[in-house]
Amino acid sequence: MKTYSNYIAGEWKDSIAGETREIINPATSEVVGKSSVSTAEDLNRAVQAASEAKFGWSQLAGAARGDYLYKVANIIEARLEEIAETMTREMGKTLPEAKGETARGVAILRYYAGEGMRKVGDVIPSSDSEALMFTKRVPLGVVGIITPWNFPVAIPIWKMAPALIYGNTVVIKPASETAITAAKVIDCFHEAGLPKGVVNMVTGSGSVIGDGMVNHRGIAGISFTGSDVVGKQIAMGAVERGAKFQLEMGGKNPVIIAEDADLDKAVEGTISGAFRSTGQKCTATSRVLVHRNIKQAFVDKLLTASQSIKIGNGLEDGVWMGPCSSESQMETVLSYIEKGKKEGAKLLFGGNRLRGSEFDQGFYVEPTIFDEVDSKMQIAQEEIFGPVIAVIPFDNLEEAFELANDTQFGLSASIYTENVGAMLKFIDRVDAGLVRINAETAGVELQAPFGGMKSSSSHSREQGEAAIEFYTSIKTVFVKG
Ligand SMILES: NC(=O)C1=CN([C@@H]2O[C@H](COP(=O)(O)OP(=O)(O)OC[C@H]3O[C@@H](n4cnc5c(N)ncnc54)[C@H](OP(=O)(O)O)[C@@H]3O)[C@@H](O)[C@H]2O)C=CC1
Ligand SMILES: CCCCCC(=O)O
Repeated sequence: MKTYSNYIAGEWKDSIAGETREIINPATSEVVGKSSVSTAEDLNRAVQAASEAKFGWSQLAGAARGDYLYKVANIIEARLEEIAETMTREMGKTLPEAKGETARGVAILRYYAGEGMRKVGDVIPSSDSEALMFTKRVPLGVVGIITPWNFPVAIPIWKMAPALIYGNTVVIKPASETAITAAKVIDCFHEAGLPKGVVNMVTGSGSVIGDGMVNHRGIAGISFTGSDVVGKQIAMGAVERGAKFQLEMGGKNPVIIAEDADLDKAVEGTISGAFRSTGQKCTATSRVLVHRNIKQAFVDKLLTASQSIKIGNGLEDGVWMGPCSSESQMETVLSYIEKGKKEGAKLLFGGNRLRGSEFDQGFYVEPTIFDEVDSKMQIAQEEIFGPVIAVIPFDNLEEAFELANDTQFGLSASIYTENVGAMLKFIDRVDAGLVRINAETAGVELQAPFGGMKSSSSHSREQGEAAIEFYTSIKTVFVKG
């Protein structure tokens, strides 16, 4: 059984305490491998290595840093099958989705490699005619990255790539559940030959290593994706010591099915948005707002489509939806299903843990659809992070927009309609960072800004050109002869 250790100053090193934890395959309960459970001293050594490397790395030309990222991209591309299979074994995502995510990581690296040759400042005319005034961007220094288990390749890379290209060095703490996938990605950085200490990984619990990063004075900025509960803790810790922080958190994303919607498109988008990755995306669809006049027709089609979803081990051909990522995540989802029943929502489809010879060893939950949900119910307000839909009827678009915004979150929102006026009103009225028309709520493109409003985000944006704002500071320079 292989133990995957920390990566510090260009070397793989076991945790000082020598403690490890087993990582379980949620489809079969088999042990995938072991990862290091690190201590604060392991973290100190990683931050020390990153601190020692930061000046040299920041002095390289952006193009030179970009060349390293191109190399990493090529190595990950060559190891795509291995990395994707590890992802499926660790957190249950189907292999085709895992391959797609890993390919997305490759594309993100290539996008930011190119950013190393783009402008990073402006010349601004001074009111003093003899002066030169311009801006330049400088790296933060050592950046701490804390990532979740649901996109264990794409999210680490969409944080690391901009951090690195803009001259920062990195200490990353991946989710404990997907530490092996993270180790394989970091091994690709190792193979690419980045200078020692530029990239470091410390695996271990969020409460020890994650919290330690937030409070570590050697870390200038923290970029986090995960639950809003943890995100708030990170924000308070960062504010306490004046560190920069960036949070991308949960969602309770609505799709509006307008009276004139193309129902087949709407059903396809709802199924994909709600049940792909077993509903474990911050952008997943969890609230389905349907015009009362077409609700029955829509729900009938939705139920028919849900019946054809093939559930199983994500490594097997033809499986469309895998297990929940862990036993505890499955228990969370099942507890919300019980809450929905107790709150009086009408269970139309699913609602059970899947049992039988092919399911008993895994953490499988049926795609679940509740109807007659009130917007104030817990299943309509709280992020479940599983394959659970809440169907809520409305009588007019004004009511639909109100319902769409009736949530603490504001990450993604969709509408299915053929009416341009309704589209334009939706774009203006919905409080969400991602607004999608006749498309599912999930689906983030690497070249565009990504992030939410309200409790979904700390209101910065990741990806695309937007990422530069977090990973650099602007200097306004004034020069006189
Ligand atoms: N918006 C999104 O993309 C995501 C949202 N979620 C939400 O979060 C819930 C739990 O999932 P989970 O992955 O556990 O999300 P968490 O927020 O618990 O964990 C995300 C990351 O933060 C770390 N962490 C945990 N506690 C702390 C802390 N006190 N200080 C610093 N870092 C910490 C975790 O470490 P460790 O691995 O050791 O726990 C992990 O690396 C899900 O049910 C879902 O609601 C989850 C994933 C992604
Ligand atoms: C952190 C959530 C990432 C969402 C990726 C997607 O919707 O494609």
